[in-house]
Amino acid sequence: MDFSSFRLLAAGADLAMEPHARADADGIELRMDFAADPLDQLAGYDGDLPVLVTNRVGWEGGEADDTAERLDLLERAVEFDAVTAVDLELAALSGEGDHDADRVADHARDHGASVVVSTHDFEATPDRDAIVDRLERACDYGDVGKMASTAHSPDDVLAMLGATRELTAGGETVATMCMGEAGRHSRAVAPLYGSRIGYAPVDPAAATAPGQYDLATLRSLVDQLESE
Ligand SMILES: O=C1C[C@@](O)(C(=O)O)C[C@@H](O)[C@@H]1O
Repeated sequence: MDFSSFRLLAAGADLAMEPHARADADGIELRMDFAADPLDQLAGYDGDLPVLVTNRVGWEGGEADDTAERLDLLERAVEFDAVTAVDLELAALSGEGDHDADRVADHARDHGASVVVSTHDFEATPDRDAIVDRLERACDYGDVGKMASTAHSPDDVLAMLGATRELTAGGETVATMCMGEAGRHSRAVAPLYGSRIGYAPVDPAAATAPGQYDLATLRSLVDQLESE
């Protein structure tokens, strides 16, 4: 998946969303940890949109157990032609988890898939320098460093936007957003500061994180802001 410019992903657990996402999305994030039968879905997928697969582990806010099987599932997933990117947690790549995710990153690259290295803070937003440090580490492990934090004030969003701009100006490829109501607008604004990936559900009731806009709304907001 090409992240040289902003990509809006329809996020969810069912690839059947694809026809409903085609008009507004550049790709799909399949949250395998939410899906009942992710590999069967991928085997039967004949959609137009490329797929990024995520199998989010429990200690990073997802539903998957921290097992070798979680990573095995991701390895199988990147073998499908439609899968052109994989999400791996920075913590799992830097030895903080019970299982080393390096093998998945290597397998993804062997199959031509990009590696998005993600880190989340579901409680707060660190200061700008701490965000920069964390995203730089994430960028060292993959093609895109991604951070989603929880904002409680405009200052939190400013810290994330400032870090996004600083890293992008320095040549890094990052994706950033602030979760929660105070961070909601960052999802439309961060692309103007260099963020390369946005996530939104087709159905507003099926959000995969706090503060997401639905896909059509986020597409419209980003397009309007970028055209000004
Ligand atoms: O890591 C991310 C970002 C996200 O948490 C968000 O805030 O939009 C949504 C998740 O599905 C995705 O894997």
